[in-house]
Amino acid sequence: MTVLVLAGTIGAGKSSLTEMLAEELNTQAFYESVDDNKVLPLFYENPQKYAFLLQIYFLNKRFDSIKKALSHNNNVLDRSIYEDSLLFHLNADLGRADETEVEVYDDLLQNMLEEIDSLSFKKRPDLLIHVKVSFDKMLERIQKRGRVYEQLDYDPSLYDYYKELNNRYDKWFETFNICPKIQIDGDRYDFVEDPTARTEVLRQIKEKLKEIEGERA
Ligand SMILES: Nc1ncnc2c1ncn2[C@@H]1O[C@H](COP(=O)(O)OP(=O)(O)OP(=O)(O)O)[C@@H](O)[C@H]1O
Repeated sequence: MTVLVLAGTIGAGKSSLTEMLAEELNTQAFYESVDDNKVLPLFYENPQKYAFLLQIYFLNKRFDSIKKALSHNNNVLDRSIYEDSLLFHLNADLGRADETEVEVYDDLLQNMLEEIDSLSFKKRPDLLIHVKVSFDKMLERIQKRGRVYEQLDYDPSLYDYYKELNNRYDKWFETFNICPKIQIDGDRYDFVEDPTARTEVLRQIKEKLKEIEGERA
């Protein structure tokens, strides 16, 4: 019985790896549908106005999914509550949220994390999997996937946003200490296109899970 959570920048391949892991480990995939997200296109159109609303939207969804995931105890999440704060703080640093909004958000998140920690079932995921990709790879994937509002020709200032977002992930991963973690090299292993890479990535994750199990025993 395992709960895995994926992490990583936009276009890193989290959703694809979620699907692969669910199939490989015979567990359930929990996706956050981007197409049903009404706030996301508004945010890309006017980040200044919608950054806070978008975070509240995500926070609410992630809280719901992590609670369901931990009580269900056999699943993979394509992104989790542990990661959104990185994106919000970046947006705040870019002037898209003010100090009070940041304070309210941080407090609410803290409150939710404490709530999760006091659950009667599993309190934390078994493993966080960070798919790390270079900035160039990130841009390539965003372009290839082609969501209109994520494209640089839709808004050229996204270049700096994406660059800074990708930069901040290393430090975020280093300091993440909620549960065991592993980093996957998404540049080296193109697990979507290359079956050999896929096998290798799944092997690395299964090995890590075994190691964690061994430490617990
Ligand atoms: N907390 C957040 N703040 C701002 N934007 C966010 C946040 N979380 C997700 N997004 C946006 O939602 C969209 C979907 O993000 P996400 O990275 O979860 O999926 P994805 O891009 O399909 O990733 P992958 O290709 O790795 O599956 C992206 O445009 C991303 O910028």
